[in-house]
Amino acid sequence: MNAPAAQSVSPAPQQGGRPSPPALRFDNVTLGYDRHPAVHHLHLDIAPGSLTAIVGPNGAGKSTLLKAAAGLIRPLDGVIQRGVPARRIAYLPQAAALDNSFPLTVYDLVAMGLWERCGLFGRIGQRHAPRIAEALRAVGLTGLERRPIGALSGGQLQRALFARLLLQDAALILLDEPFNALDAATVADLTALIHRWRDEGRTVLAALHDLELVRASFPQTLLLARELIACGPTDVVLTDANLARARRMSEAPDPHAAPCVRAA
Ligand SMILES: Nc1ncnc2c1ncn2[C@@H]1O[C@H](COP(=O)(O)OP(=O)(O)OP(=O)(O)O)[C@@H](O)[C@H]1O
Repeated sequence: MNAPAAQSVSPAPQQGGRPSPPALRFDNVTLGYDRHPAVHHLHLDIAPGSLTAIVGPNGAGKSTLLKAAAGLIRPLDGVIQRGVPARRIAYLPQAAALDNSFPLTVYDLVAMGLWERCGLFGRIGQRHAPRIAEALRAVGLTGLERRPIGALSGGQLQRALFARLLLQDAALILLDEPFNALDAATVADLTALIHRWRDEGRTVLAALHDLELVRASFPQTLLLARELIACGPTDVVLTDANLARARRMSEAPDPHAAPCVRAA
């Protein structure tokens, strides 16, 4: 039997008459932990320059997919192809996964976005100060440069992390629930930054729970429930039928929950 064709979240843009290669390709990819699959048999292309929401019930595999895209976990089966080098991929984990007790100021945290370009042992000095100041201004944190990150509110910390992303100059940006527990003003400001990245031709994938926000601000959607339910234009994907199917899939016992033999 032939493998199913990869589904695309948006048509591939043309490059001199030829379609450009996907920013990410999942070729029959199964992901999981300790050989127990969490997401099965993904066939998926993410077009360069696309802005895609990943939605699905709790435990659907959204974070797992993002971690795999970032190269933090390896597929149990199948192949992930990345159209951009690892150094141009930025990954922002869920806020709960971040340790903000580290003794770091807002300025230092944001300046870390320049490490890739300066090299780990390169000096981030006065000549970089205007760019760091500009990133802080863009997220509305001017004046908080010297504050320890442990003394920031959740929304301020997320703004600082977005400022760090601004300096990273990533071609592929992976955001895991970036708006969790943030107020409407912060969500609106950070959504505007995400749109700016899209306008600059960067590829953005974000795991989100707020379907209203997804409908308003994310042109493409990938609906997961331990497997791919649908992907494509948001209004085509987020139908009552697809959402009901995703709920059923997440409530049903997982027939594939045994160790993945093929991955052994
Ligand atoms: N480190 C881990 N070790 C073992 N199992 C894990 C690990 N992380 C996630 N899982 C399991 O993988 C499955 C998918 O989890 P994942 O966190 O990717 O889902 P999610 O869609 O991001 O969920 P949520 O919306 O609750 O954040 C779940 O069954 C989860 O329990």
